Amino acid sequence: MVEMRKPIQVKEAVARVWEQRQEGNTTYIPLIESDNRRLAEDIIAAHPVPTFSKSPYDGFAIRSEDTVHAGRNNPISFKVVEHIGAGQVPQKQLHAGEATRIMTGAQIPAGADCIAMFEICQTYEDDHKESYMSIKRKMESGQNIIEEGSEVAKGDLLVPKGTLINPGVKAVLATFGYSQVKVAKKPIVGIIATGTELLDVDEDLQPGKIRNSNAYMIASQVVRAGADYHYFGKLKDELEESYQTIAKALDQVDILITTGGVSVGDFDLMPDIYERLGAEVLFNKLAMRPGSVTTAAVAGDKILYGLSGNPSACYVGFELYVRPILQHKLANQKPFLKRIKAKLANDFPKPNPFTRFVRSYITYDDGLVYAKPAGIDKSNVVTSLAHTDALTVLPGGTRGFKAGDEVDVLLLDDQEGQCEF
Ligand SMILES: Nc1nc2c(c(=O)[nH]1)N[C@H]1C(S)=C(S)[C@@H](COP(=O)(O)OP(=O)(O)OC[C@H]3O[C@@H](n4cnc5c(N)ncnc54)[C@H](O)[C@@H]3O)O[C@H]1N2
Ligand code: MOO
Ligand SMILES: [Mg+2]
Repeated sequence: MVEMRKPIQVKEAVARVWEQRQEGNTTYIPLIESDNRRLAEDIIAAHPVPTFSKSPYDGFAIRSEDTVHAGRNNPISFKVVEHIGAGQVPQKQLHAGEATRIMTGAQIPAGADCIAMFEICQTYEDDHKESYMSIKRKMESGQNIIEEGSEVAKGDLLVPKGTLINPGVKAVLATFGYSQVKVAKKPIVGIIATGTELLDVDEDLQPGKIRNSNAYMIASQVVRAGADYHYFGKLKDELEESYQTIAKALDQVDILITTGGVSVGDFDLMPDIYERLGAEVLFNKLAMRPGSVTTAAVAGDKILYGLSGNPSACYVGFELYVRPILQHKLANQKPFLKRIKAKLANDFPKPNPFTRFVRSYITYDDGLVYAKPAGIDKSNVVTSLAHTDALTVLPGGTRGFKAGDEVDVLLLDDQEGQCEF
């Protein structure tokens, strides 16, 4: 008699694997190579920004009090006592009637409290070749000065742990001298495809055979999730060899994903392999489509995922159950897929006994977000995945949906995520 499996709800399944999560490791990498990695520590300002008060303009540093009587018909003259560019430290303190010719980014000289840009100043030399400038406007104290610490105070939290490093984060890291950055170490995900029917991608088609697409798809999902993969190849549906390969692979990776062989078929070997490994099966039947046979098991401190052989089921299984665990290891504080509301772009007439995760893509029209099914909504379908960037969640127990209905959508390309499933 075929084994009867009792389906559990998706939320419960997510919670069961989530309980098995483990902290990831950290490593230091050069700043220049840190794009798309996640910070493994809070970045705290070790100094204020800017560290000295500076000029935002090319112009003259003066004392505002000297301009009190300046006016259209009353230019006030200043003797230019110093000339500094960015990087130079002013040596002269300004006294009444003195100015420093100063360039953008240069430190404000002592005594000065404002900057007059070149555009409002007149310059001239006297008979002794001494430089002067004059101004016909009254200046305010603090006008055109970037004050020390005005951007950031020492001790401020600049970027929290878990943030994905992007160009802006990199600029902050460089500003604070992080030539090496402490990032989450990429977990290594082992990938094994099972199935006697599988051909390599460079092989010609043969009767009854198909090319192995899942291994490449999963590797790409692993990369999209920010982790690394180790591909151990494909296995024929032969118990002894499969067991040996899987047992050895498990030692070399943080998480192991197999695809295929998890259902109740005569050549579905994964249930036997879990038993031989002494692995505890967390679930092997889910109230969802596709991916109802998605399996997760734990052997020692490793999670093994038995994703379905059917491509769409395999794809969805990864995103729902593997990705949050990887995100957690990667220090993402929002490890679950970002869930948004969208309008269904098409009718979806099929009733749903189980929660359905429809491969979809998002479009934006007139300020509204639409979820459009990416193609044929069948577990065995591969081609619709090429257009998928979201999963539309159609809850179980519903009788179909109409275009315009509001639905939940999980975003697959969003790197921020959210705190709960
Ligand atoms: N009697 C029952 N039969 C099936 C059930 C069930 O509950 N009772 N569940 C069905 C569902 S739902 C799914 S999904 C599949 C899951 O099958 P497996 O995970 O055991 O996967 P396989 O049998 O090995 O393969 C299924 C399908 O996928 C193709 N495949 C496998 N590997 C790959 C790969 N690497 N790349 C591309 N395609 C792959 C394979 O050729 C099969 O066509 O079971 C149903 N049956
Ligand atoms: O697991 Mo199957 O994908 O439900 O179709
Ligand atoms: Mg099968």
